[in-house]
Amino acid sequence: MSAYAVLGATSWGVTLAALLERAGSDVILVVRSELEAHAVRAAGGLERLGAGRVLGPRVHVHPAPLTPGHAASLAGALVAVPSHAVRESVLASGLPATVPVVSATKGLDLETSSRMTALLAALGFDPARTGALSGPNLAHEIIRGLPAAAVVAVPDPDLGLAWQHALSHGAFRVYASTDVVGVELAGALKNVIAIAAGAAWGLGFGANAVAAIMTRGLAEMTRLGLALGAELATFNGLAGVGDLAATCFSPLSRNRRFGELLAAGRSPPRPPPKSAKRSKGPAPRPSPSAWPPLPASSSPSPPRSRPSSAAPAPSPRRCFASSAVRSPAKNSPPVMLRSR
Ligand SMILES: NC(=O)C1=CN([C@@H]2O[C@H](COP(=O)(O)OP(=O)(O)OC[C@H]3O[C@@H](n4cnc5c(N)ncnc54)[C@H](OP(=O)(O)O)[C@@H]3O)[C@@H](O)[C@H]2O)C=CC1
Ligand SMILES: O=C(CO)COP(=O)(O)O
Repeated sequence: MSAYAVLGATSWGVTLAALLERAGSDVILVVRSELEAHAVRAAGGLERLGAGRVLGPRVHVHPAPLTPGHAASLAGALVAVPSHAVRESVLASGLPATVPVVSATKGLDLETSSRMTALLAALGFDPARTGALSGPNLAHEIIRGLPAAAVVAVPDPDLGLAWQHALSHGAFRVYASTDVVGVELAGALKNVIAIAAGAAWGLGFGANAVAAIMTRGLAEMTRLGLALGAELATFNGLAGVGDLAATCFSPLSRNRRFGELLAAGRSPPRPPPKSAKRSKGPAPRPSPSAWPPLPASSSPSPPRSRPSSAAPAPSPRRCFASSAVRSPAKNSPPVMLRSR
């Protein structure tokens, strides 16, 4: 019987494995080690999802690499690891390049700035059978069965239909598209806007400012997407404005939280010093999820006291506001702010 592989025991990977199983498929959840496999099996999922046992008997948790038997039985594979780990995880997985693969990762390759499907193509996967899944999809909500919708984009429409059927279940509705570039770029670019929105929330700017950031951000994302070959409709849909809204407004979004913490004057955790001994593979990256949780109120921290002789430092609130709405320099020509 054919099965689907999911790469990564991440929040999204475990959620996708659960969705595929609920929709009637066998699933092989490919994890990094036997230790990780043991932990996921014991928890029936991921502790940090906080949803209890979500994986049933048809999800087989397996450390990489896949066995030849597993690899031969696959109808498709979903990649759900952070973008910096995609290359390494796919190579370690033993996934045959003949398998249709869909990237559920939202981000670009750190080294090459490539989209994830371009990275997969460089690893030998057939671009015609390689796609992207995106949309307003906070894993913590979906794993609890709350209603949500996503888009799966694959160049081959029949394959898109197959993915749509494989993933749709209950209150999770999947739409099909062929705009791989747009779906993928929208999912990566909205993270940048969500960080800015988080900063605005953290500085107490209110919903008007966040709506302005989202609207102007969407216009910018769209222009970049169109220049790179994406379709306009994608940015007006679930993968574009839909995901942007979920990420900028939901307190569950790590990107939004990253912005809130920046506004509170916090710095991202630093990677370990180069001299520190580490196992092979790329250096670990500080990510928003590595930051400590926000206090109950996400208001900015009070100004630190300074020696009275020093000039007062501009507050983050002031700097952010002035760079966001800076008026043109005196001698520069007037700027036409067109309505969008
Ligand atoms: N969470 C969500 O709601 C959604 C996430 N996504 C996307 O899914 C991808 C994964 O995000 P998310 O599920 O939130 O991740 P999580 O924050 O839940 O997990 C990331 C962490 O998982 C661990 N990890 C487990 N397996 C792997 C692996 N194979 N390679 C590298 N790290 C691994 C790493 O931590 P350690 O090394 O410490 O164990 C890593 O820092 C991202 O691209 C994200 O944009 C897309 C839609 C929704
Ligand atoms: O992509 C997401 C929701 O659609 C998850 O957002 P974060 O990565 O900001 O948590």
